[in-house]
Amino acid sequence: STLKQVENLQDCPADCDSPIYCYGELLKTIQLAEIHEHPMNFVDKKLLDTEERILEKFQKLKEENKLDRDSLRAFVNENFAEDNPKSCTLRDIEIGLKPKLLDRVADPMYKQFVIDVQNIWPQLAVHVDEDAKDHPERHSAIYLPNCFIKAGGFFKSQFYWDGYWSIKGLLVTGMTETVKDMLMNYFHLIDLMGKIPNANRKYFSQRSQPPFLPPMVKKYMDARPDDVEFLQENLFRIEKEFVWWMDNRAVKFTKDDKEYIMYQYRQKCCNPRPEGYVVDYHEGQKFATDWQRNYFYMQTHSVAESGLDFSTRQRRPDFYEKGYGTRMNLDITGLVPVELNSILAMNARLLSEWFENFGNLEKAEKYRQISITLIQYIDEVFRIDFLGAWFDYDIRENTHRTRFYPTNLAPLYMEAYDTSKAYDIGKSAVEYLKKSFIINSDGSPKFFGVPTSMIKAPEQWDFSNGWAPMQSFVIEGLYKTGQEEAVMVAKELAKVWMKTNWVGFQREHEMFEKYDLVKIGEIGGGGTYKPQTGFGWSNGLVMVIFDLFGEILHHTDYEDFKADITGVNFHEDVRK
Ligand SMILES: OC[C@H]1O[C@H](O[C@H]2O[C@H](CO)[C@@H](O)[C@H](O)[C@H]2O)[C@H](O)[C@@H](O)[C@@H]1O
Repeated sequence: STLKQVENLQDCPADCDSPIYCYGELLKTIQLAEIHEHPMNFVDKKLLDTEERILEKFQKLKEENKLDRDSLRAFVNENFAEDNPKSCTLRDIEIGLKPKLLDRVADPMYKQFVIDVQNIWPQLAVHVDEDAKDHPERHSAIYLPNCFIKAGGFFKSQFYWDGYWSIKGLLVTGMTETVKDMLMNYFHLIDLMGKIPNANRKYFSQRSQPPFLPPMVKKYMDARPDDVEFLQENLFRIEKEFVWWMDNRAVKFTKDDKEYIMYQYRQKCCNPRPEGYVVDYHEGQKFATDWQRNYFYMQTHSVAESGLDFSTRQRRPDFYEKGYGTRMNLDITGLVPVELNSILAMNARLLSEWFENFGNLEKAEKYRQISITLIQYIDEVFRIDFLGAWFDYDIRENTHRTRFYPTNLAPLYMEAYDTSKAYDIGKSAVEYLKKSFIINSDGSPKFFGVPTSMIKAPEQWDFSNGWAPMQSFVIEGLYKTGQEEAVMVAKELAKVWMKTNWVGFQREHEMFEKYDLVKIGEIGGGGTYKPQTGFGWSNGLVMVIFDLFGEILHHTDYEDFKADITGVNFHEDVRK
């Protein structure tokens, strides 16, 4: 079966072919010496000498037995340097705010917030150093031809799925040139690598992220319907990326005697993640056999591809009933995730529409069928009607994973269901949020947004963190159904999310990558790195929410609101 092929870890490529950035003795020694605050700080550096000479010098260091931290630090300082991208002037930043948006935002304090967030974009606008174009062998950054919005904080690259929410936000204020630049960068990566990697870094060569390219292009085309040539010229690239997912991430399984082919996050790799080396290595050492260790490495890579690194969502079901386990129980390749299949169904639908517009009826029909089939499978495999949501399918245990994650409502956002039933589906989604303790019986929120899970685990994609993409799935997804109560809940969730973003910004003058949803205006925590500020997708979603609901949002909303966890049914770890 496909699962067996996945688990065959004989043919297990490194993250890239660089013996400095992706595998080998030097990488291992430097990373395990922990001379950097985070392993990403090392693999983001550039080389000051040729790869060959650096490897020779390292060999000498080894022979002289100079592998102590001070000698290694000196070695790094002599041979590597920071490789910060250059700041860049966005071509359309001067167009300023579309007055339309400011008019729509009723509250004066929030009008100022829109301006403040708009003013952050130039600080996040960067360009890869030209030297990476002339001497790619000396950089881990993959050269991109245009300016882009970096993810934020110490994430200095153009990330794949982060870019989607930045782009949505940029388009709200009419920054179509910046968006076009970013799209061209993604196209450049497709030409170079046949797919879009996690971000433009060599160590991400074998890994992607949730594939939001087609909806990014769709948003751009909605804003620039006159630029048909752009779509026409690049449609084959969008298709190529889609085919990459079909060819490389398919998984075959059986449910109720029917065979399915659906898609999962998966990167085969038998090394620690270069940018997450320390955690991966030490946890990997706890396994008894090479196979188990390699399997664990495959899981950490695959989880990073899902963008939700890390969460209890990806842990093995033998701990499922008993508790949430540890990172050692990761088993993302044993599940078929709801949101990925929904994204792909949406992407196939967009491809079909575009091919039809350009008169390629054969391909239009092909992608229409792919989309229809996937939507049918999403219903048959993931949907549990009486629970009102869709659930990841565990192909090892042949069962659903029924805990709460916002991705359980992702098909609403991607419209990956029979939209003629939008009314009932919207209604059942609201009931699901009530039963899951996300909202109260009157539809008001319990927290400052939708928590990433209801498990108080020490991971960053768990309770009590809230992330922009997850808010977007739920808020925009409910709103799209048009069902009255779903729309009302979407608005209330938008109010609390905006409020906590605003309070945090008033205090810190920063936007956060994630928020702690039980404490107003607080940054989230947990996981494997220090919480970052900046931050592309949070900025983007603020703009999107103002665009949707600007008239009804006020900085005084939920003034005395306190997240109330009394009576909340957390999925506790009973092993503790
Ligand atoms: O180094 C740890 C991980 O960092 C990234 O993941 C997190 O930040 C990304 C940028 O904002 C975001 O796209 C992702 O969803 C976050 O979990 C990186 O993408 C991972 O590959 C890496 O392991």
